[in-house]
Amino acid sequence: MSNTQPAITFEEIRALVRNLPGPDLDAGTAALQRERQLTKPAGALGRLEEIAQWMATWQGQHPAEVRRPRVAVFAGNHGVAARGVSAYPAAVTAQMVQNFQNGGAAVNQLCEVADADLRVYELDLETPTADFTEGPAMGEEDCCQAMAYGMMAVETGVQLLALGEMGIGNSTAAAALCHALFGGEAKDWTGRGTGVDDEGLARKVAAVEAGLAANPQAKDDPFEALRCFGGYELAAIAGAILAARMARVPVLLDGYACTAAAAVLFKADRRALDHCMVAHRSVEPGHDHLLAAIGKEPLLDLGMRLGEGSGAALAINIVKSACACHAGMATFADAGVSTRGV
Ligand SMILES: Cc1cc2ncn([C@H]3O[C@H](COP(=O)(O)O)[C@@H](O)[C@H]3O)c2cc1C
Ligand SMILES: O=C(O)c1cccnc1
Repeated sequence: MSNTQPAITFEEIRALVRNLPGPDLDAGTAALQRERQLTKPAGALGRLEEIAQWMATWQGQHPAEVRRPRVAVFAGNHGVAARGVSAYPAAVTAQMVQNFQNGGAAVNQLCEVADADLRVYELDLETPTADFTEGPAMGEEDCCQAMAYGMMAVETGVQLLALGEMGIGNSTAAAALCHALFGGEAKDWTGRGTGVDDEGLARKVAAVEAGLAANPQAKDDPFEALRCFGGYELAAIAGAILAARMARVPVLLDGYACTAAAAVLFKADRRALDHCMVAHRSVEPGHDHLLAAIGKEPLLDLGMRLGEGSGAALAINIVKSACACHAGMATFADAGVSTRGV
């Protein structure tokens, strides 16, 4: 991606993962205690209650605040796209970035509704990664540079970070990444992405199989898997998730490609995604397997398969609603409502 000295190395990233800040149990307990006093039958707000507690636990403050949510969309191009694995040409990545900048994409509208600050980060779109069916997609320096770039999305004041990606061919990269991280068969992780036909799907499965054969070492180490298969935008997402953890910013993950990038950190340490929720279940079939592998239940299931952070942006509304109920509702004592009889 560039010839300059990387801002971070794999060794430093591994050290960060070994020393992740844990949950703020005091803030979480304060949320639990307040939740019990709010004017509703116990548990009646379902997962909204869990979300309010999770937000306090990972922001390290009670009550949690969501006045300044950010949606960060990372864009990168993939060498493997030349193998006919997407229904759309690679030029669409840059064209969609332009569309994001002009306010014309789905994610723009969803950010508007959620009152979220949308930032789009382009990662050298002129220079795709190498075709991973022939060897590693990235060198270690480029992978680290992309992770460091992703870390920049976590700026002071951001209270919730929703992550997304744009990169034609990246559902194939995500499939190879998941296959390396979690095993199984290439076909379990490979879906139609932007809508390839049966022949396109067969080309995708073949590319994933060839990728695993060309990069056998990827199975042994999650960061090596990221370097071998991930695009720059997927590496940036992994970096953003790590930086968010350090800065006590809870994270919403989008669909398949975004969750696949996050799964690299999960494989490095099972607690690494405790500050993340998966916003929605993508139609892409590999997402279901991935959610099972990382033990996460998505917030929404709306038949979406877009990417570009759309599901994550949409779920900001849910998190805001959960926090508004938690902070704003009256307690039984304040409102003079009788507590449970039997
Ligand atoms: C117009 C358009 C807008 C998009 N927004 C997100 N994606 C999504 O599609 C891509 C992944 O699918 P595949 O692996 O099949 O290329 C990613 O860029 C993803 O974010 C889009 C795709 C298109 C065509
Ligand atoms: O789930 C996703 O993120 C996804 C699915 C299809 C195409 N692009 C993204």
